[in-house]
Amino acid sequence: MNADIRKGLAGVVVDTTAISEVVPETNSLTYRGYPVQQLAATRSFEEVAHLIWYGELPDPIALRRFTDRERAQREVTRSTIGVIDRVPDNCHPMDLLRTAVSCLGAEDPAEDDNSPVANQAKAEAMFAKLPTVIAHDHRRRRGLDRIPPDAGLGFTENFFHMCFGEVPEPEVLRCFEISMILYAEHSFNASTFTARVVASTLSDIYSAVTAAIGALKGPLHGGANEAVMRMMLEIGDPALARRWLLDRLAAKEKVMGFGHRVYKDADSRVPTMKAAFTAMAERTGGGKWVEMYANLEAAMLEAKGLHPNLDFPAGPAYYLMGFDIPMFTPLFVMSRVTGWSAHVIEQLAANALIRPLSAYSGLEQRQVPASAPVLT
Ligand SMILES: CC(=O)SCCNC(=O)CCNC(=O)[C@H](O)C(C)(C)COP(=O)(O)OP(=O)(O)OC[C@H]1O[C@@H](n2cnc3c(N)ncnc32)[C@H](O)[C@@H]1OP(=O)(O)O
Ligand SMILES: O=C([O-])CC(=O)C(=O)O
Repeated sequence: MNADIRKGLAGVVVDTTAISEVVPETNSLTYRGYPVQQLAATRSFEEVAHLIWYGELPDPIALRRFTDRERAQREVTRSTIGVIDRVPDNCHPMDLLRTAVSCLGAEDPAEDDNSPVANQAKAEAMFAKLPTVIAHDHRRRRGLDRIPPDAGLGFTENFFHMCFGEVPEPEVLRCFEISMILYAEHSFNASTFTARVVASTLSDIYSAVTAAIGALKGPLHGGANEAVMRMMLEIGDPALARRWLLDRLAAKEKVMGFGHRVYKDADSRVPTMKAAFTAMAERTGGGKWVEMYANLEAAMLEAKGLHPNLDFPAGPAYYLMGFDIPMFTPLFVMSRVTGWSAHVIEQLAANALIRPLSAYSGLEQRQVPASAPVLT
């Protein structure tokens, strides 16, 4: 093996980005220069999406235009609904979402137009339509009729309306909105890098997002928010959390929702998400999950010095909001599609085909035998 190899590209800087900065030494994350905690405390998800794509927070006129465009594009075609309805409802919702984004691409006559303006329009369209797809899938799996989007409601309110037929209380809405803001962008994480690799071949933005969805599905990345809630339900009683965790560590198993490739002290987003989850849990009778969270967090810190990542508070928060566990990673997609598409546009603005080298570790070169076996 070549000594220069960095497995998993750990610690390797592969390009520049002006979209976000993760600084583990100061435990900070900024989008276009703004600390994410300040954005989560004061801004809507639509404003943050505008910031990620266009580099600035919108003024009131720009925001109105942006939200008008979002509201006008929420509906998906009958053909996409038809495809969704034909996908088996026992598959993972991320499989369906991947398929739905492929459909959006196949239906777009400008699919192969990679100009920044065209890709920006496609990014806005995906941002508007993915909640409609996810809500439809959520309801069909429960055997319920589809609720079409309501252009009179904001992004978050409309999503709850399409899923549950009602808009929840403000703490719940705010907690959801904070999760969307915190999940939106995180530099060269695995799914974003995947999107950039696809974009670097000059393929289309829908292909890049489809591939990114595949990368996010895995439990070492976005799929961890589902695994966290399954773990908490399996433990059941907060008093058993410490023993359960120590047993898993003794068995050399990974405990989902802990650790991070870049942050080694703590994930900069967790305190904000934990506070929103705790506030919502107090209002919705979810105190048991707050206690479970605290016991697991303390046990992991003591045993391995590992901190929770964003998926740890997001999992139980989505559970308390009433979403089924397999829908948690699609909720992450609803947010991260902003970051992915911004990175596709950035990659294309100064493109270089992403094609690293490998060190060969197979058999020495040899000769093909002179005579092939005769098939009988
Ligand atoms: C939004 C997001 O995508 S955040 C990430 C979500 N993913 C998860 O929560 C999955 C669980 N966590 C993990 O698997 C890891 O922490 C990762 C993959 C996120 C990052 O890890 P890496 O930087 O690749 O480190 P790696 O997996 O090599 O772990 C380093 C050491 O910490 C241990 N470790 C890291 N995370 C965990 C964990 N969650 N549980 C138990 N041990 C862990 C490893 O076993 C390893 O220990 P060792 O040196 O004794 O063998
Ligand atoms: O940055 C990473 O490796 C994973 C992560 O936290 C994210 O994508 O939000």
